Amino acid sequence: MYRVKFKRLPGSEDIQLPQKMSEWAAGFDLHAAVQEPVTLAPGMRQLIPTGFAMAMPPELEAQIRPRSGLAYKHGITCLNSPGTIDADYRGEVKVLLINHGQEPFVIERGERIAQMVFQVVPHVDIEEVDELPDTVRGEGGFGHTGK
Ligand SMILES: O=c1ccn([C@H]2C[C@H](O)[C@@H](COP(=O)(O)OP(=O)(O)OP(=O)(O)O)O2)c(=O)[nH]1
Repeated sequence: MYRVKFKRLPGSEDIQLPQKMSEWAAGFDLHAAVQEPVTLAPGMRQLIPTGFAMAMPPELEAQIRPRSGLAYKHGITCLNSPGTIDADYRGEVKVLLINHGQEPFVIERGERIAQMVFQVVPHVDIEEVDELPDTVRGEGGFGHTGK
Protein backbone atom coordinates (compact mmCIF):
# COMPACT_ATOMS: atom_id res chain seq x y z
CA MET A 1 0.00 0.00 0.00
CA TYR A 2 1.35 3.42 -0.94
CA ARG A 3 0.47 6.59 0.93
CA VAL A 4 -0.45 9.60 -1.18
CA LYS A 5 -1.06 13.06 0.25
CA PHE A 6 -3.69 15.41 -1.13
CA LYS A 7 -3.69 19.10 -0.26
CA ARG A 8 -6.73 21.28 -0.84
CA LEU A 9 -5.81 24.58 -2.44
CA PRO A 10 -7.14 27.96 -1.28
CA GLY A 11 -10.56 28.71 -2.69
CA SER A 12 -11.32 25.03 -3.31
CA GLU A 13 -12.43 24.04 0.19
CA ASP A 14 -15.84 23.01 -1.17
CA ILE A 15 -14.38 20.80 -3.91
CA GLN A 16 -14.37 17.06 -3.26
CA LEU A 17 -10.88 15.56 -3.10
CA PRO A 18 -10.23 12.71 -5.58
CA GLN A 19 -12.33 9.74 -4.58
CA LYS A 20 -13.00 6.19 -5.66
CA MET A 21 -16.63 5.57 -6.56
CA SER A 22 -16.48 1.86 -5.69
CA GLU A 23 -14.28 -0.28 -3.48
CA TRP A 24 -12.04 -1.70 -6.22
CA ALA A 25 -12.25 1.14 -8.72
CA ALA A 26 -8.87 1.70 -10.38
CA GLY A 27 -9.34 5.43 -10.74
CA PHE A 28 -9.98 8.31 -8.36
CA ASP A 29 -12.50 10.69 -9.89
CA LEU A 30 -11.34 14.29 -10.27
CA HIS A 31 -13.66 17.25 -9.75
CA ALA A 32 -13.65 20.55 -11.62
CA ALA A 33 -12.62 23.53 -9.48
CA VAL A 34 -13.79 26.10 -12.04
CA GLN A 35 -15.03 29.38 -10.53
CA GLU A 36 -17.87 29.67 -13.03
CA PRO A 37 -19.33 27.11 -15.42
CA VAL A 38 -17.03 26.69 -18.43
CA THR A 39 -18.46 26.04 -21.88
CA LEU A 40 -16.36 23.89 -24.18
CA ALA A 41 -17.42 24.53 -27.76
CA PRO A 42 -17.01 21.66 -30.25
CA GLY A 43 -13.32 21.22 -31.09
CA MET A 44 -12.15 23.44 -28.23
CA ARG A 45 -9.79 22.48 -25.42
CA GLN A 46 -9.44 23.90 -21.91
CA LEU A 47 -7.18 23.29 -18.92
CA ILE A 48 -9.48 22.62 -15.96
CA PRO A 49 -8.25 23.09 -12.37
CA THR A 50 -9.05 20.44 -9.76
CA GLY A 51 -8.40 22.40 -6.56
CA PHE A 52 -5.75 20.10 -5.11
CA ALA A 53 -2.03 19.34 -5.20
CA MET A 54 -0.45 16.06 -4.19
CA ALA A 55 2.65 14.23 -3.01
CA MET A 56 3.25 10.56 -3.71
CA PRO A 57 6.22 8.23 -3.20
CA PRO A 58 8.90 8.51 -5.94
CA GLU A 59 8.10 5.01 -7.24
CA LEU A 60 4.68 6.23 -8.42
CA GLU A 61 3.24 8.35 -11.19
CA ALA A 62 -0.41 9.26 -11.62
CA GLN A 63 -2.19 9.09 -14.97
CA ILE A 64 -5.07 11.40 -15.83
CA ARG A 65 -7.55 9.54 -17.96
CA PRO A 66 -10.96 10.31 -19.49
CA ARG A 67 -14.25 9.16 -17.97
CA SER A 68 -15.85 6.81 -20.46
CA GLY A 69 -19.36 8.16 -19.82
CA LEU A 70 -18.38 11.70 -20.77
CA ALA A 71 -16.54 10.38 -23.83
CA TYR A 72 -19.43 8.18 -24.95
CA LYS A 73 -22.28 10.60 -24.29
CA HIS A 74 -20.63 13.94 -25.10
CA GLY A 75 -17.31 13.34 -26.88
CA ILE A 76 -15.42 14.87 -23.91
CA THR A 77 -11.97 13.38 -23.40
CA CYS A 78 -8.45 14.26 -22.23
CA LEU A 79 -6.39 15.67 -25.08
CA ASN A 80 -3.08 14.41 -23.65
CA SER A 81 -4.46 11.10 -22.46
CA PRO A 82 -3.02 9.77 -20.31
CA GLY A 83 -1.71 12.94 -18.67
CA THR A 84 1.32 12.30 -16.50
CA ILE A 85 1.64 13.58 -12.92
CA ASP A 86 5.25 13.28 -11.77
CA ALA A 87 5.99 12.32 -8.18
CA ASP A 88 7.90 15.57 -7.65
CA TYR A 89 5.15 17.85 -9.03
CA ARG A 90 3.65 20.06 -6.33
CA GLY A 91 1.48 22.32 -8.47
CA GLU A 92 -2.27 22.06 -8.88
CA VAL A 93 -3.34 18.96 -10.77
CA LYS A 94 -5.09 20.06 -13.96
CA VAL A 95 -7.08 18.23 -16.60
CA LEU A 96 -6.76 19.09 -20.30
CA LEU A 97 -10.20 18.45 -21.72
CA ILE A 98 -11.25 18.60 -25.36
CA ASN A 99 -14.70 18.47 -26.84
CA HIS A 100 -14.80 16.04 -29.78
CA GLY A 101 -18.61 16.14 -29.77
CA GLN A 102 -21.02 18.12 -31.97
CA GLU A 103 -22.54 20.18 -29.14
CA PRO A 104 -21.15 22.70 -26.63
CA PHE A 105 -20.50 21.04 -23.26
CA VAL A 106 -20.80 22.91 -19.96
CA ILE A 107 -18.45 22.00 -17.10
CA GLU A 108 -19.99 22.90 -13.74
CA ARG A 109 -18.06 23.54 -10.55
CA GLY A 110 -17.62 20.27 -8.64
CA GLU A 111 -18.46 18.07 -11.62
CA ARG A 112 -16.45 14.86 -12.11
CA ILE A 113 -14.41 15.41 -15.26
CA ALA A 114 -11.70 12.72 -15.36
CA GLN A 115 -10.06 10.02 -13.28
CA MET A 116 -6.59 9.49 -11.88
CA VAL A 117 -4.90 6.08 -11.83
CA PHE A 118 -1.65 5.44 -9.92
CA GLN A 119 1.11 3.37 -11.47
CA VAL A 120 4.49 2.12 -10.37
CA VAL A 121 7.26 3.59 -12.51
CA PRO A 122 10.45 1.58 -12.97
CA HIS A 123 13.39 3.94 -12.51
CA VAL A 124 16.15 3.07 -14.97
CA ASP A 125 19.81 3.92 -15.50
CA ILE A 126 20.81 4.86 -19.05
CA GLU A 127 23.92 3.48 -20.78
CA GLU A 128 25.04 4.68 -24.24
CA VAL A 129 26.42 1.89 -26.47
CA ASP A 130 27.61 1.47 -30.11
CA GLU A 131 25.92 -1.91 -30.66
CA LEU A 132 22.62 -3.32 -29.37
CA PRO A 133 22.10 -7.04 -28.62
CA ASP A 134 20.62 -8.96 -31.62
CA THR A 135 17.04 -10.29 -31.64
CA VAL A 136 14.98 -12.37 -34.13
CA ARG A 137 12.69 -9.38 -34.81
CA GLY A 138 15.56 -7.07 -35.43
CA GLU A 139 14.30 -3.78 -36.88
CA GLY A 140 10.93 -5.17 -38.01
CA GLY A 141 7.96 -3.16 -36.83
CA PHE A 142 4.95 -1.12 -37.90
CA GLY A 143 3.09 -4.13 -39.29
CA HIS A 144 6.03 -6.12 -40.70
CA THR A 145 4.29 -9.39 -39.70
CA GLY A 146 1.34 -8.64 -41.99
CA LYS A 147 -2.20 -7.40 -41.50
O1 LIG B 1 -2.70 16.24 -17.53
C1 LIG B 1 -1.77 16.75 -16.86
C2 LIG B 1 -0.42 16.61 -17.24
C3 LIG B 1 0.55 17.21 -16.46
N1 LIG B 1 0.21 17.91 -15.33
C4 LIG B 1 1.24 18.49 -14.47
C5 LIG B 1 1.89 17.42 -13.60
C6 LIG B 1 3.15 17.07 -14.31
O2 LIG B 1 4.13 16.57 -13.40
C7 LIG B 1 3.51 18.41 -14.93
C8 LIG B 1 4.35 18.30 -16.17
O3 LIG B 1 3.72 17.48 -17.10
P1 LIG B 1 4.44 16.97 -18.40
O4 LIG B 1 5.79 16.44 -18.04
O5 LIG B 1 3.50 16.13 -19.15
O6 LIG B 1 4.56 18.33 -19.18
P2 LIG B 1 5.68 19.01 -20.03
O7 LIG B 1 5.00 19.61 -21.17
O8 LIG B 1 6.82 18.08 -20.31
O9 LIG B 1 6.08 20.18 -19.04
P3 LIG B 1 7.29 20.37 -18.03
O10 LIG B 1 8.36 20.99 -18.86
O11 LIG B 1 6.73 21.30 -17.00
O12 LIG B 1 7.64 19.03 -17.45
O13 LIG B 1 2.27 19.03 -15.26
C9 LIG B 1 -1.11 18.02 -14.94
O14 LIG B 1 -1.45 18.63 -13.93
N2 LIG B 1 -2.07 17.44 -15.73
